[in-house]
Amino acid sequence: MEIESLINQAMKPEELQFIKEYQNKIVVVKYGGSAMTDENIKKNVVEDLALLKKAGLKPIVVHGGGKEINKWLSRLGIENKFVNGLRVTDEPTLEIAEMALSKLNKELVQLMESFGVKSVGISGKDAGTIKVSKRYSDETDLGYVGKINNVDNSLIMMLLEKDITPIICPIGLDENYQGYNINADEAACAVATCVKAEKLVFLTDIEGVCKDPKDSSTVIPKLSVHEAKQFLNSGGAGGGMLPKLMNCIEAVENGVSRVHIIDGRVQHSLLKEFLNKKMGTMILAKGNI
Ligand SMILES: Nc1ncnc2c1ncn2[C@@H]1O[C@H](COP(=O)(O)OP(=O)(O)O)[C@@H](O)[C@H]1O
Ligand SMILES: CC(=O)N[C@@H](CCC(=O)OP(=O)(O)O)C(=O)O
Repeated sequence: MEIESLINQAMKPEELQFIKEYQNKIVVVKYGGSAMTDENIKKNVVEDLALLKKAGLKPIVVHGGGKEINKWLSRLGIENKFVNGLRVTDEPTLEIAEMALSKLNKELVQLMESFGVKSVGISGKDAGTIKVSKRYSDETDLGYVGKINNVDNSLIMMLLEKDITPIICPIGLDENYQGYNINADEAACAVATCVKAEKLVFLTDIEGVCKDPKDSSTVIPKLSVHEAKQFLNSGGAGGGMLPKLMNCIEAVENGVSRVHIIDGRVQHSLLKEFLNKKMGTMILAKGNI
């Protein structure tokens, strides 16, 4: 069935046969900032999310916004500095990051509402959803970068029960109620683990995990946790793929059985993934291969 006809049938969820396997199941979608820079792509992704909801799934969105934060920091003449894919976050950077992420958060809510899906945008601060402590690194003081200690899923579950889609941005609080910047991949994995998600999908700006990120034909369709660790140890992943893959491994090890990294720039890639069209890279526990 053509994706277009699925979209035309958006108001008839019973006809979305392919997705039935996931009906009433919680799925977490991490929407990365790298696939958020184009307004048409953004609209397309949110349309897919709305369709999944209308098809009877319970999506939770955790979003990033690294590129948007970069843009605002550059405008203000503040340097963008990353260590192993994590942003060095001093006080002014935290302020800008929270502003940029909150703006994106409400834009996603607005789009979801425009597709007829009730949604609520929160950060990890709301109802103490994401609790962190300062993340230490051997190389540099990362500043206000949080390491997630706990996800309290009560607000998320309450929203799902009320048929409302939670849209979460990666800012959390420590035990002294200080705000922290969190890598969005880490937030997505922690949320997926905590709500026992059926599936976790990362939407990014590359075809999947690639042997050579400059050559899309080198995308690796499947990685066991063991292979993913080997790939990381061999230095195969850089930039934002480094924390993404590390967090995917952790999510699989913590019981999320299906984790996918797919290209959010491809029209309806999210929907296609749920239609079993074998997109991007799948990370599996060894036993599942
Ligand atoms: N081996 C690799 N495979 C795929 N992407 C890689 C790899 N190594 C580095 N990358 C980089 O990681 C980027 C994706 O991470 P990131 O920009 O943080 O995305 P997002 O904003 O979606 O989290 C890709 O655009 C690519 O440049
Ligand atoms: C600590 C840290 O690095 N936080 C990230 C939060 C946003 C994010 O992760 O966005 P993407 O998913 O688009 O990369 C940052 O400041 O860029």
